[in-house]
Amino acid sequence: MVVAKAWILKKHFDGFPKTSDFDLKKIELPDLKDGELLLESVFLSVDPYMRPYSRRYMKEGDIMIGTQVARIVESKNPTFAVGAFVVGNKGWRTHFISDGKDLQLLPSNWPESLPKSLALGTVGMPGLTAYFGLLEVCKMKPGETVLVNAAAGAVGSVVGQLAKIGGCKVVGCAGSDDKVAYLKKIGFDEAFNYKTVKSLDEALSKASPDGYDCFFDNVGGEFACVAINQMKKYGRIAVCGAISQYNDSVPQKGPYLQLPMILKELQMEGFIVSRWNHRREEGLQALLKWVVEGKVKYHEQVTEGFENMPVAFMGMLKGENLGKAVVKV
Ligand SMILES: NC(=O)C1=CN([C@@H]2O[C@H](COP(=O)(O)OP(=O)(O)OC[C@H]3O[C@@H](n4cnc5c(N)ncnc54)[C@H](OP(=O)(O)O)[C@@H]3O)[C@@H](O)[C@H]2O)C=CC1
Ligand SMILES: CCCCCC(=O)/C=C/[C@H]1[C@H](O)CC(=O)[C@@H]1CCCCCCC(=O)O
Repeated sequence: MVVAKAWILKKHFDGFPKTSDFDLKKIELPDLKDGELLLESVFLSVDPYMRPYSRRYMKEGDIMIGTQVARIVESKNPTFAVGAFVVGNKGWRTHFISDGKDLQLLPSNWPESLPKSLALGTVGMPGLTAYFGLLEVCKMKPGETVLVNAAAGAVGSVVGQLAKIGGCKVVGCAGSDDKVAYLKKIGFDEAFNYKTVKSLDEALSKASPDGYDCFFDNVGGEFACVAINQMKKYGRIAVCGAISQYNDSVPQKGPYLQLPMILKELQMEGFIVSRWNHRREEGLQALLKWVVEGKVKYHEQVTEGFENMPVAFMGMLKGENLGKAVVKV
């Protein structure tokens, strides 16, 4: 019999998550029925959305939500071979049983040399978020200037590189000098540390004196308010995330943005990447091709050990990750 380990949300997060909010449990898995598969998680993703979504969609005692790259270890389903790798959405657990309907096989042309963990990052949901957010929400055009925050993270690092591929000038900001150096290395035209600049307003106008056509916002809050005042006329703002607000117990207040929105005739659109699930294959193939060609670089922050899932999650929320934060079981 297989005994799975799983991380439980013991107590709803109040402010920044704490170790005591999580509990590690063991679950005995039954024998497989016909049509079923047994899978073991190989890499698990820790993502910002887990913080706000836990409050909305989970109750205390539930297994933490999340995705994994998993290997099929036993199969009573002729469609799925033992040894194949899939992306699952089964939460923070080491093993699980599935009938295969909710699993996504890795693209069949995935090169052997490419880490399979990228299916949780650059060639997975965060990469698709960058791809569709830039193409469909920002509607970037060659020659435009694109601003992205949390730029050294899973989504932001792909946003900047796709915008360069699309012929744009790219400005990014991140929370450490090492991250800023990384942004320059992967081709950002301008990058700064938002934690150490004297004035965010001045740093943004120095990086692009003419303002910004597109703003891919991963952070929200005060940063977004300052940046929106530096948009060009008819600029587009893709509201992807608001990580500066996810741990707030008390909602932040204004400043309010109606005046720049009206006077500059801006478009601001929130989105969830699953809107383009019908184009998932197109997005994954484009990202995979750019990665294989070396046009999109990646970095992963790999935490070893399933027992360190909460540590990796809290570390990512604190900004300890460069690129995509994943846990290797
Ligand atoms: N709409 C959608 O469908 C999706 C939205 N998202 C959103 O995209 C954003 C980025 O996600 P992802 O790339 O996975 O995560 P990242 O890999 O970028 O990790 C999170 C990063 O956020 C930054 N951060 C944390 N707190 C703050 C803060 N108070 N102010 C500014 N930056 C902060 C940290 O970087 P630093 O050191 O620079 O501060 C940290 O490394 C999130 O807001 C997420 O919710 C992600 C996927 C899909
Ligand atoms: C207020 C929180 C904004 C979070 C933005 C974000 O990070 C979104 C991430 C999605 C990503 O595509 C993978 C997911 O599973 C996240 C969305 C979860 C969707 C639950 C939707 C439930 C519903 O439609 O009601």
